[in-house]
Amino acid sequence: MKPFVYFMRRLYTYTGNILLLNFIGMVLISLLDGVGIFLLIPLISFTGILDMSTQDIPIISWMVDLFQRIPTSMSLSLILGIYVGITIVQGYIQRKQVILNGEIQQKFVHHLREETYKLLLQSRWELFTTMRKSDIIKLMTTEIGRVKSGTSMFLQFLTSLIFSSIQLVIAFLLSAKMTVFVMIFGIILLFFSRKFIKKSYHYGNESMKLSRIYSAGITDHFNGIKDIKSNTLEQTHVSWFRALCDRIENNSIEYLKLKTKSQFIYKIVSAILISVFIFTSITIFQEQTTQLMLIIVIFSRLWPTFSSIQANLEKLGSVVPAFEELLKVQSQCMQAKEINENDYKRINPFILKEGIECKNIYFKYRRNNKKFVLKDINMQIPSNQMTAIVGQSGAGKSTLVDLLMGLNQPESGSVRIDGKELTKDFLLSYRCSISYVPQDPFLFNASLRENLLLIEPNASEADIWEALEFSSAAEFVRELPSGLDTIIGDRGVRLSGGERQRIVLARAILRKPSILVLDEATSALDTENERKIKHALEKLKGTMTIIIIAHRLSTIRNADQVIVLEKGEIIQRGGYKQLANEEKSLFSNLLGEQVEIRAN
Ligand SMILES: Nc1ncnc2c1ncn2[C@@H]1O[C@H](COP(=O)(O)OP(=O)(O)OP(=O)(O)O)[C@@H](O)[C@H]1O
Repeated sequence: MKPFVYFMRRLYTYTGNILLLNFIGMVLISLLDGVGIFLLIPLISFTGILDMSTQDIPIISWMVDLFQRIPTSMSLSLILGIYVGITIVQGYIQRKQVILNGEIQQKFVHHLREETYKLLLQSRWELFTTMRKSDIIKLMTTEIGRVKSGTSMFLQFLTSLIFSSIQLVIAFLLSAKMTVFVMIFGIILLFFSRKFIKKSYHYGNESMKLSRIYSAGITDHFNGIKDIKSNTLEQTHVSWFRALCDRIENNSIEYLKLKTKSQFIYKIVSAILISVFIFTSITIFQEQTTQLMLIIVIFSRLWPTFSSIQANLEKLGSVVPAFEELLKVQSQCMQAKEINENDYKRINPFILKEGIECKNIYFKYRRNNKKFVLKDINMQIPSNQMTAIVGQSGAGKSTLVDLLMGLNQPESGSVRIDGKELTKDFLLSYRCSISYVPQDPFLFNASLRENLLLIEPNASEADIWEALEFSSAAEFVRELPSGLDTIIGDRGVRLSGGERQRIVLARAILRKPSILVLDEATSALDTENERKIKHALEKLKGTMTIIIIAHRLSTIRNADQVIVLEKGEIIQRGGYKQLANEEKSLFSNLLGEQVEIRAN
């Protein structure tokens, strides 16, 4: 129940008085319903079908007295008029309350979606290296959907609770003994339904886990569909999929069995209870006919509500895991928060003046890991110069660049920007001054123009073409059927690897950054295009700080400084030519290997 109470508190904080108004509406509807029942007695008296003595019934005796003072013809019309009036008012309030309920739910879910999305985006990069993307997608779609229906169920549950309480008070006024008797049965039944609620929670939890595996699997498989098809892995995947679908099917059927079992037991117990109730009313308590009839009317309306409370509790049990999951992710995001809402208002244009410095940096991905990925990193990246980072695969190049961009935080040591330690205070301003081109360039399924403007919405047509010329992409863009308005597919699938790299490079330049970071950004280019990019980078030198990771050492021939990493440590540094001349060093080895490969 804890997550529900938490969310209901949040619901109140967010909706405030609307929620109170909603509850008042619920109470009014239930009261009017009760008044309608009270009116039945004078009505039945008037029909003369039953000879009813109403002196002993509180409120009703007063009502009947009142009507008896008015001429019969008028009082009948008055009762019927009041009855119709009450029904109209009740119907009107009910409609308003249903709309209000819907608005509360929609607003709350909108708020939850936006809040979770923002929390995710404002979290440190580290969080995304531990969470699966498919889990995030699932949380933002299915689980939030379940939280929405859980909120609706909870509101329904409260409505039933208020309705039942008011009807119980009415029943209590009519016959205290009988009401206590029935309530004891009701409480016993709710006590036993605890077992069902617990089991529903278990099936809900299982269903969440299974559907998480399902979405993660589907995402992975269709991301890797080319591998699956080219390596004829279809059958293996179909078997995996079938086994998972079996588990999903079994879990759903078990849950259905549980639901129908509890409903079945509830029905039997209700039938026995009603029979015992009528029997005892007549033989033991000897209630009067009028009271007995009225109580039967009330309980015949009350039991379905009782039953819906019980069914709602079970359904709530099955959505609790979704609430828990949302809470868990939200609290993980809070812990990993690196940006606050107000930070966006304080972004000051930042131009790197002196340079970036790494001081005694140690870094590892998991706190409990013994092995450091980066060790004792001390280096200077002077502004407006080109610094290249090289080393074998897994040496820690990308990790170092992530630290330089403030995506990762060092375990000890510091990154200093123009002499000032990189802290949250100016992290956003600093990042706004960076353009980053990753190993695996990301493009949205939109037009080329939209992809380019994403980073610099105010760029003119001339700016766009200038950036495309720079990255040697202008020629192929001109030849596309719709030019800049060509839609490029999921992650830019309709472009070749080299074309994608050139577009992402153009996008990075469009922003006119103070710092340009290229992580293997030219790996998919042919020699001719690589030469053009090398030439363009040469022209950029002196206008911005360039940090470049390149396996292909020919790309960094013009670098002012080369940093060589091995197993997380800097083992060499200096100018390209200087390092190339250092015999038996890692750099000259790497260079030698590449020359050999080219010669072969
Ligand atoms: N998210 C992560 N979680 C745990 N370990 C990681 C993570 N990312 C990288 N590593 C590890 O850190 C080490 C350095 O990885 P990094 O990607 O920085 O190397 P790299 O030099 O850029 O390699 P490559 O040239 O192949 O891209 C590797 O041993 C890698 O397994």
